[in-house]
Amino acid sequence: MTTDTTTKDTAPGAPAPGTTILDARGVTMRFGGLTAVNGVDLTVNSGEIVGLIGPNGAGKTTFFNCLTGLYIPTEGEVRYKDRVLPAKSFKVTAAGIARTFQNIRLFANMTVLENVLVGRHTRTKEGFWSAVLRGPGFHRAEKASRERALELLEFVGLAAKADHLARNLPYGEQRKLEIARALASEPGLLLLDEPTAGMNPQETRATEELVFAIRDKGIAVLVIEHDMRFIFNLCDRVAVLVQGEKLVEGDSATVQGDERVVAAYLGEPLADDPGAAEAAEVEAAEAAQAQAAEATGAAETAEADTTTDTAAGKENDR
Ligand SMILES: Nc1ncnc2c1ncn2[C@@H]1O[C@H](COP(=O)(O)OP(=O)(O)OP(=O)(O)O)[C@@H](O)[C@H]1O
Repeated sequence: MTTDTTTKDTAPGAPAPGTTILDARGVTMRFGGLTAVNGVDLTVNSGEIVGLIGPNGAGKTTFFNCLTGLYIPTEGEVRYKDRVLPAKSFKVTAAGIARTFQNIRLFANMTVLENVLVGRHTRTKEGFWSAVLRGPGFHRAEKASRERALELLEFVGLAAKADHLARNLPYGEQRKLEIARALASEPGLLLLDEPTAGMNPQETRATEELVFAIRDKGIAVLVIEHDMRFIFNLCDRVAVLVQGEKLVEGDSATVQGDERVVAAYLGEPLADDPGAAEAAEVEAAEAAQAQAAEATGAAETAEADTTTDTAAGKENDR
């Protein structure tokens, strides 16, 4: 990973570290009667790695989809570098946000290099006629794209496999290729949806290093992951979603030490959970039932004991 991955953000005029680049406010996404994301605020600053964690179905991917133009939030607003994001995913990519997907979405029958070249199309200025006429401008642009794609493959450690078909790569390398393709659009913010899913510990460790290297190139990262060790090693800040709402946000130590987060992951009832009152009622009813059953059981046992004693007594009497 030695190749320079100069991006827009490393160029002069890039936001100073610590400047807010992503500002999501009150993002709500409803599907019919289901509120998958409810009034979530989240910022990502330049130079940061931010984690988004939460149990299955908490709304993490839906939130990502709201940030990348795949969904138009029912309520709320998302700004990137002070501009409201357009509601089309290719325009969001052009604005500077790139992403990978939980389920790898590569072009399986294209080569590794071709997959990265596809990711560069939002940065290629050559238009339709240039492509049809294949003039010198087109060839220059094509050469530059190819060089940049090879740089990115070098950066993620896949240069030697540039001519392999994507479908022939092992799983961990397919995930790296997805990252290279996302980087090809020269983003200022990279969203990673479960980048280590299905990886062994060694591959996970390598991915951690890769994400640090991406951040060091001036690209902010927002990452969803279920591997807590990965998240807490990596992130400057972590936000926890539970049932579509942001429960806690803070540095790794704060989040790890928060008993509501522990409870959310251990499946214990949450103190401020909207369903906690109902859960407490059910628990109380169950406890009362158990008490009643115990009392009945005790009475029956006592009766049985008396009967036995009596019988035994009778026996003794004999
Ligand atoms: N397109 C959709 N239509 C209807 N419901 C949806 C849609 N997408 C997501 N949901 C629902 O929204 C809720 C949140 O799902 P989401 O995939 O965002 O959760 P998640 O936190 O990413 O979960 P996981 O960790 O399992 O990937 C779930 O109840 C899910 O079934």
